[in-house]
Amino acid sequence: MTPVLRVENLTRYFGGLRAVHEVSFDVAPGELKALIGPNGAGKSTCFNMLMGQITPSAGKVELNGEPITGLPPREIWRRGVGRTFQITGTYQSMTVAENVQMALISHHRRLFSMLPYAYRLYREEAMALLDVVGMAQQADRACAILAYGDLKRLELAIALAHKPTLLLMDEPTAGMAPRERIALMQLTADIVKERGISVLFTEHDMDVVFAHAHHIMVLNRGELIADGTAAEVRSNPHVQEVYLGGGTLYAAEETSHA
Ligand SMILES: Nc1ncnc2c1ncn2[C@@H]1O[C@H](COP(=O)(O)OP(=O)(O)OP(=O)(O)O)[C@@H](O)[C@H]1O
Repeated sequence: MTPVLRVENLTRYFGGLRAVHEVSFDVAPGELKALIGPNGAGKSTCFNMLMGQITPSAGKVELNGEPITGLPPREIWRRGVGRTFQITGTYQSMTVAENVQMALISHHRRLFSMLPYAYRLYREEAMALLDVVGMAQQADRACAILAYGDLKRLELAIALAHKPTLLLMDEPTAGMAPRERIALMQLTADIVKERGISVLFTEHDMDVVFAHAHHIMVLNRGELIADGTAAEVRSNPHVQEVYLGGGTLYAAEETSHA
């Protein structure tokens, strides 16, 4: 089966610094895959290359068998790669539903000259997406007054409006309370299962990673040192060595439901 995402020898230098070095991996259809690693390991640089924000120094990226290396972000997005950010990017002055409607307008490539009518467009589709993320009851609330966890769920609905085949989530649970984190990732896992989309996410919270990811990749100093199931990654001596200082991987082992 053709992978949704194939990354081959992806490399990025910043001057003399080797931020990402010959990283290769696949993401399969319907897979929820985590990319973890200590601070400065190269996770964001990797993500930014996949999304077209940073041009690779070398290597290639394929989406559903088609090369996308070096394409601009808008083109990569158009081909079906969605992204959620560490800091949410909603329009604060609009309501929850209007934010999703705007995303749908953009997805359907309606012109912004339609804007006076925008508040009526795609309302039903927006409500269906809000239902998926459990936000339908809050559809007419202003985004400015939403709790942080609700904003993250709205952001997920906005990303889904584009019907991505691959969703890149950059630290989706950053800034959330532990219970909210597990709930958001459970929601993501359910969406992956029901919609068959693939998700690649970076995350510092090992409980979240080990509870939900189908496969886990570990980056260290720009190099991929592991790519496997939770059990394989936990028992990898190189990974244990990297995480020994913080001990986070061991804490996760005790609490994980994987
Ligand atoms: N634009 C840039 N210019 C120079 N160096 C950079 C740039 N972006 C990242 N780096 C360096 O590349 C390395 C990898 O950084 P990156 O942000 O990708 O790591 P990360 O794994 O995402 O870290 P964190 O978990 O702290 O977000 C670091 O040494 C960082 O300082």
